[in-house]
Amino acid sequence: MMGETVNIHTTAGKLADLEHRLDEAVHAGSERAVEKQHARGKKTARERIALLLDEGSFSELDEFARHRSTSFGLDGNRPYGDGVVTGFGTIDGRQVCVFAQDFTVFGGSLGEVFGEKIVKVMDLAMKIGCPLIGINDSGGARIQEGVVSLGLYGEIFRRNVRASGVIPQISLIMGPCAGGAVYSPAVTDFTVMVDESSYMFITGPDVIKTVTGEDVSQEELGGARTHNTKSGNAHYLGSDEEDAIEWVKALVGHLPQNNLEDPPAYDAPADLDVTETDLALDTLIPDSPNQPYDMHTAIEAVVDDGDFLEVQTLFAPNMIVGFGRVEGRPVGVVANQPMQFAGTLDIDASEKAARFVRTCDAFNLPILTFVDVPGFLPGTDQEWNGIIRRGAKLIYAYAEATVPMITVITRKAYGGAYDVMGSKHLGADMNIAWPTAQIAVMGAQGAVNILYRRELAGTDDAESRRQQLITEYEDHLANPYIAAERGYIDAVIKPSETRAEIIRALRLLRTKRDTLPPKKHGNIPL
Ligand SMILES: CCCC(=O)SCCNC(=O)CCNC(=O)[C@H](O)C(C)(C)COP(=O)(O)OP(=O)(O)OC[C@H]1O[C@@H](n2cnc3c(N)ncnc32)[C@H](O)[C@@H]1OP(=O)(O)O
Repeated sequence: MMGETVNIHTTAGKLADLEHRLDEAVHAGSERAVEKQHARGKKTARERIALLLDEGSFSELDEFARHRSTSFGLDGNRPYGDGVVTGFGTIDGRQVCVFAQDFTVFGGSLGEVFGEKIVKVMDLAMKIGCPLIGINDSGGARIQEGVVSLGLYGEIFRRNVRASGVIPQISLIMGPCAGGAVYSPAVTDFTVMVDESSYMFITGPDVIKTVTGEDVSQEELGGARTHNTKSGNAHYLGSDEEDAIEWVKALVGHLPQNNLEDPPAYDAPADLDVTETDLALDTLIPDSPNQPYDMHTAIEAVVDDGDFLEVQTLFAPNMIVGFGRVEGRPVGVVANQPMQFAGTLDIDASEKAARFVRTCDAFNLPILTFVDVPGFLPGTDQEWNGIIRRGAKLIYAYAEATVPMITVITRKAYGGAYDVMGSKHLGADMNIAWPTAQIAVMGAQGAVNILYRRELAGTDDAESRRQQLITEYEDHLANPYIAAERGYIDAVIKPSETRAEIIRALRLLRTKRDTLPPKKHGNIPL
């Protein structure tokens, strides 16, 4: 219709022509495809970007880019945008770059031009130093474009790796993400999935059935819940798309624009007087060492307004990681959770914490560590699956971190796990213990059984002698004072003083300077 009424040899006509083209670009996906998308509880690429960014802040790039392929009849269908919307805008006034794959156009499949658009916006994010948020909803490599699609995926992976530790990279999975395509999100810092409408896997249920005979549904194999609970590939389970996007916005609010900047802070000087919430910590630790308590209570007493943005809540719950603010400045928190497996360190907990410590270190966030750890989880499963190699990642992460690090030992800090969990020996700056801390090679029970096995075996009243020895051990070794005598612990404080002590330490450490010896890169046990 436009062609009939508009004369493109006039300025007014050229403007109308532009309007027409823009409209075509915005409606690149067919009505049927958009309806199908909505019927599945999914939004379109543009709707998602509109939710993510500040209203009116989005500037689109390459809206008129389209593929050049002639294979399999593609030349008869050349929609503007080529199935991906890219550009930049702001979240809470801070610049971000974004791409959103559009499932309503070629199933969001990635061809040459689609890939080039993503590469271009990635390069832009790197050049200016701002977070990159990728919204994934795609049938993967565009089959008609063959190896060219694979080449572009490779270009994206390389850029993901080069950008790692330079700009925050966040992936939202809001539909299919299968095959090699999963490796871009996997390299990014955070992956957020939506319950029951997103999935990720290398090979799908049909291939698995053919190769291994296993029967597994798409959801069970690679749905959001699976990756949030079992594999640890995802960092947040969005109940729906809005929830997932809100979480990403909150996350961005804790991260700097890039590795050379500080995280976004606002001025909120704290009152150091002891509050009711502080006082509650004085009764947090049960008298019995075997009784659990919720470490969230300690964390929430320290972070501003008790606001704690937990990451990977459902994966390895024996380890808590997440973000908060202290005096308006973002911090990362790592903590054992005595409510889950008594807070033991296992493979999943170690890797979860190690990754998080490295994320904080890369992006200049001080790390607060809360320790109540009875040791490593015993078992053949752990040993054969590599707790030695994989647990070592946590040591590595702490030992190479140069950001301010403050560690609070609330109760148990036994054996190697004492060393691992942000000890002074690995480089923490300020190590604090509560009087309830038990810093020792192991718990009293285990120690007495080993040290006095022979004596106890030859004693008539073994049980009362065992109790006597346990009490002696607890009195002499299971406390924070031996470590404090040596300066491994800088201060033993009442739990109610924790918030004030951490605030003072963070103020002190604002000017901390620490560097690693020059090297190409370390060799973290992967
Ligand atoms: C390094 C990366 C390597 C890789 O990506 S390997 C993975 C290659 N991709 C695949 O094997 C997945 C192929 N697609 C599918 O299995 C399904 O389309 C998928 C993703 C499960 C979605 O299923 P449905 O929701 O039922 O949607 P649908 O099949 O009707 O697809 C919607 C429209 O999108 C098209 N499409 C989907 N995946 C495509 C692709 N890879 N290349 C080209 N076109 C693709 C599909 O043909 C359909 O088009 P139309 O609407 O019928 O015109």
